[in-house]
Amino acid sequence: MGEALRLLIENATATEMPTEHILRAAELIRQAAAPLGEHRRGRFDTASADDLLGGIRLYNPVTGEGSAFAPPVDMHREGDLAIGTCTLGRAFEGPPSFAHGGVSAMLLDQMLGYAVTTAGHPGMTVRLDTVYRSPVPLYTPLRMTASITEVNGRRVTATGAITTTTAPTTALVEATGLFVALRSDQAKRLFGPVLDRSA
Ligand SMILES: CCCCCCCCCCCC(=O)SCCNC(=O)CCNC(=O)[C@H](O)C(C)(C)COP(=O)(O)OP(=O)(O)OC[C@H]1O[C@@H](n2cnc3c(N)ncnc32)[C@H](O)[C@@H]1OP(=O)(O)O
Repeated sequence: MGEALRLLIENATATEMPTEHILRAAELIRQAAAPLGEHRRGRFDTASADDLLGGIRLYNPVTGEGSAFAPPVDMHREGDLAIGTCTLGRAFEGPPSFAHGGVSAMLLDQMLGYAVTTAGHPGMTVRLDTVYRSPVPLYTPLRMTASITEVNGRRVTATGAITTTTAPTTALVEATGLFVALRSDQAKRLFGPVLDRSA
């Protein structure tokens, strides 16, 4: 379903069809959406397809295969380096034919988060500094990298970059992120209801 939804968003964003076709499509989309909404999970319920502790989040807005608007980014580790790949479609456009800057920050937040989490230092982003060196092109295979640069108690710093796959040494956007490991009282305060319900 995620793939179908992403095709829908891409075509709906890029379409130049006449108004009557768009109105007809809107009606069909409403008809398709209605039965899905008959049984929904609440705010604190994790998706039945998810495995929180195993890191599986089907609807994550960056990596989720089931997400309507995740590119989705495919992530893996090679030694100390986290690597991600994706191609951004029309829905991610900011400046004409290039990605929105907030999208680049979102991709890098997730990349850095993946790098620290898979290195055994899970935490939440408390700071993300982005440097935009060149616009990120749409419809172009992208490569992202991230790695930890410092572990200081509960604070972990990571850096990363977005490049194209054809020019992997030319950073288009760079980011440095600070992640903080939650104390148990913080984890309970923020995620208690979710953990209780998924236990
Ligand atoms: C396979 C699966 C992959 C899975 C991959 C998953 C990737 C997920 C990536 C997405 C990540 C996100 O987007 S997370 C969502 C965005 N982030 C958030 O919503 C976080 C919002 N912030 C907070 O809720 C809070 O800041 C907390 C709970 C995180 C921390 O509480 P706090 O009161 O601020 O900090 P506290 O625990 O006292 O402090 C811890 C230490 O960090 C320092 N510190 C805290 N904030 C900052 C800051 N902005 N800049 C500098 N330093 C800071 C403190 O000074 C302290 O230093 P010292 O005294 O120890 O020296």
